[in-house]
Amino acid sequence: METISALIDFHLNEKSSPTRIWRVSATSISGRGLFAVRDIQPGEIIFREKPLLIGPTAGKDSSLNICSVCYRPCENNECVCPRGCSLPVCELCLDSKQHLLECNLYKSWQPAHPQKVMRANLRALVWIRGLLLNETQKHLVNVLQANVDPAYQREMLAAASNFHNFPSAASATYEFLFKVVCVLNTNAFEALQQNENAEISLRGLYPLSGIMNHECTPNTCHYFEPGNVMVVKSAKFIPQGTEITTTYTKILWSNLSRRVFLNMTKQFVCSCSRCLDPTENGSYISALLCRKNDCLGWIIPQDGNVLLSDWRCIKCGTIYDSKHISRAQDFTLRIFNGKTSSGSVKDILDFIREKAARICPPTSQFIIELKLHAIWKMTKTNEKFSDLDIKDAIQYCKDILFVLDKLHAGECILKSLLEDEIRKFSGLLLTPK
Ligand SMILES: C[S@@+](CC[C@H](N)C(=O)[O-])C[C@H]1O[C@@H](n2cnc3c(N)ncnc32)[C@H](O)[C@@H]1O
Repeated sequence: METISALIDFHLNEKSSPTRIWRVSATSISGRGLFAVRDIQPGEIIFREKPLLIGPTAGKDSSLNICSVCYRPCENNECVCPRGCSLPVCELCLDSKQHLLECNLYKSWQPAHPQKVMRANLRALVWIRGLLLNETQKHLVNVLQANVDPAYQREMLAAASNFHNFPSAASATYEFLFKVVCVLNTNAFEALQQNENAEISLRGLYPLSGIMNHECTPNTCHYFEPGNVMVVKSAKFIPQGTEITTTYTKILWSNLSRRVFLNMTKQFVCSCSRCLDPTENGSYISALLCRKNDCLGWIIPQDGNVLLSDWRCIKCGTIYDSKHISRAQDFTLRIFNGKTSSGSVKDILDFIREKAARICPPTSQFIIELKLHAIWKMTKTNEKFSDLDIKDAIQYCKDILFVLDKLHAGECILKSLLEDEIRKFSGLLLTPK
C-alpha cells in the first residue's frame, strides 16, 4: 500500500498533505480502494488528476483523421505523417518533440502501411506510449491491477501484425507492452475531448482514479477539464472512512446489461446494494413486461446477486430463465435502437407517447434512454417544436430525474444537465405553465 501511495504522490507531483481527503487502503470489495479520510460533502472536488497515458480510442473511421498529438481534426482529410510512421499528425504537431519520439519508435518497427493510418496502430498508441514513460512511471504501471483476457491479447496482435519488425513475443519489451495493455483495459477511463465541432473519444490511464472500485450507483461523478484533466467530485455525502466509488457502466443501464458488461470487460460480478435489490431501490429500471396470457405485470430479477439469475413476474409469479430475458431484452433493444438511429425527433416523441409503454414499463432503461435521446436531439436541432412537444420534453427530464432520485444517484452530472434543460425548455414555451 505504501509503494502505490508513494508512486501516486509522484504521479500527482504532490506530497500527501493534511488537506488531502482520500487515502488508498485495502478494501472488502476487491484489492485496494480509495477511502474518505474525513466527511465529504455533496459536490466537493475530491481530486484532479492528469493522465499517465492517453491516446485515441480510434473507434470510428472518422476518428482516424485526428492528430495523434493534439487530438484535433486534421485540416484536410489526409493527415498521415509524411515521414512514414503511419500516425496521423497535424502540421502544427509534425515537428513536436512528442511526435518525433513516437514517429521514430513506430518507424523502427517498420509499419507495413507507412502511408496509411491503420486503426489498430492508432488505438495501440496509448499503450505503446508506455515505453516512453520514465522508470518511476513504469513502476506505477506495474503495480496497478492487470486483468488478463484473450481480447487484450488480440488487441496487441492486431497492432503487431501491422509492423514488419514488432518486438518479438519473447522480449522484455513485448512483455511490458502486454502488461500495459492489460493495465489499460482494467483501469482506463474514456476521456472526451471537446473540440470546436466534434467530441473526440480518448482512452486514458488515470492511476488514482483507477484505484476506485465500482458501484452501480457510485458516490462520485467525474468530468474532464482542458488538458484531459479528470476531476472527481462527490455526488453525495460520503462519511469519513467510507469507500469512494465510481461506476464502470452507465447509471441508467439495466441489471442484466451491467452484469454482463462487468463480467465481460472487468471480470467480476457486482454485489453492490443496488444489484442485491431486484427492484433497484424501487426504480424498477430493469423491469420487462410479462407476456404470459397478456398479464403485463413487471418481471424483475429473482436474485440480484447471481449473474444469470431467473426473473419473476411480480403480478402472476411466472418464472423466466435468463436466456428468455436476454432474448426479450435484445428484442426490445432492437426496436428502441431502430427509433434512436433512424427516427426524427417527432417520430421519437410520437413513439414514446403512443407505443413505448406497450413494449416495456415506463421506468425501464429503454424508455428512459429514449427520452434522454429525444431531449438531446431536441436541444441540437433548429427545428421548431410545439408547446406540447416542449412540455413533454420537460416531463421526460422530470421522469429521468425521478429515476435518478430513486437510484440515489445524488448530485451526478446527468442531474445537473437535466435541470439545465428544464430551465431552457421552460424558456421556450409560448404559453408558460
Ligand atoms: C480499476 S480496478 C479497481 C482497483 C483495484 N481494486 C485494485 O486493487 O487496484 C478494477 C478491478 O477491481 C475489481 N473490482 C472493482 N470493483 C469491484 C466490485 N464492485 N466488485 C468486485 N470487484 C471489483 C475487479 O477485479 C476489477 O477488474
